[in-house]
Amino acid sequence: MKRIILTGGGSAGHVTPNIALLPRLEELNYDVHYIGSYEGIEKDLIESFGIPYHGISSGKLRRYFSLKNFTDPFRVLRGMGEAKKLLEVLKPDIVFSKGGFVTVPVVHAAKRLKIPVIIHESDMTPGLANKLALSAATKVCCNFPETLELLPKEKAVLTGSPIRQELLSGDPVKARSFLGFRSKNPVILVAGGSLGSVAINNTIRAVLPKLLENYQVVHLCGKDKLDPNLKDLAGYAQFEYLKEELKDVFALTDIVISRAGANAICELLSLRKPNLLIPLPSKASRGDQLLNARSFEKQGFSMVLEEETLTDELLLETVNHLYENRKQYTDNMKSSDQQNSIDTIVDLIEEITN
Ligand SMILES: CC(=O)N[C@H]1[C@@H](OP(=O)(O)OP(=O)(O)OC[C@H]2O[C@@H](n3ccc(=O)[nH]c3=O)[C@H](O)[C@@H]2O)O[C@H](CO)[C@@H](O)[C@@H]1O
Repeated sequence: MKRIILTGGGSAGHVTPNIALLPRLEELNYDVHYIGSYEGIEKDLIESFGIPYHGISSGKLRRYFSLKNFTDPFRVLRGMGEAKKLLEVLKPDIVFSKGGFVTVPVVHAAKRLKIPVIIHESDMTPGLANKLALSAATKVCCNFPETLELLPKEKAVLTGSPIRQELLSGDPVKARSFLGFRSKNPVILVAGGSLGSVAINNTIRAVLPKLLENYQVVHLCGKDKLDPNLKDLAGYAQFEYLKEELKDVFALTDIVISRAGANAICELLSLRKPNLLIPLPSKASRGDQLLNARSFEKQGFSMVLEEETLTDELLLETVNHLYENRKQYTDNMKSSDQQNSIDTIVDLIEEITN
């Protein structure tokens, strides 16, 4: 039996693609283990799958001042020791890394122990963790054709992003009863990225009375971002994060308002959900969501509004326009040649471990 270690964490975008690979890896009888941080979102998301989870110490890349920036180097050093020890004991045939800071010590320890490593980059330009991991990687998978040029030729493979297949088989009737939605009004799903977005939450809540005149709204608002004043509002349901219920909610959803995280938008494309993207501004990130959003807009899959120029009126107008023209967007998405990423990646894993 071949053993694989999956790693990735920090935000759900670095974990859900690993989850998407699980059914196929289990079909092929892989013994799957996971390495993540002691308390990151990955621990919570992975534990319900019954896979052995191994925690290591991890730092975090902060774009703001924090005292933790001074203690993090020690945590990273400890993480390196822990990762090496784990790999020596587990002796995996391969490591698959979805990125995020916690993966850096894991892939470097693997290289030292001559264990092959595949890393996957979801965004158009490689994130810092993956840049640091590049030299240790046997192969680097990417999601956008544009990324190929930024990677070493002999390592780069265009695979797309693995999408959890169960998302495609939700039940709208279950969602309606779970959400307590009674009217026949169309449903808008609002998702501010896996950690939520204060800017999107505030904007949506400001226009909520107007939105609820014509729509019902499911709001994924992120940890600690529920608004208790809106708890009993008819036609509005808010959640910090949805796990297994997400597929049913997607099945009931007519249109989506979302951040432009790479996995989120690839899921919307697979599900053919007309969507309005409000990308994370470049001042708060390295600007990849803007690139993601503009690429999807150009292909006719998405409408895009930028956070800096967003007003209540513009949001309402755009939502109505999107809903009225939803068929056009769905048709455009049907003609996309999004590939079967799970098979491509698992074939690569098989090729390297055989
Ligand atoms: C703030 C930030 O740095 N964002 C980055 C982060 O986003 P983030 O972690 O938000 O990642 P994505 O938007 O790519 O993916 C979010 C994932 O969480 C899932 N989900 C979300 C909410 C929920 O309630 N339930 C649920 O299952 C989505 O279905 C999706 O699979 O990683 C992405 C992939 O590298 C980047 O493109 C984003 O720029």
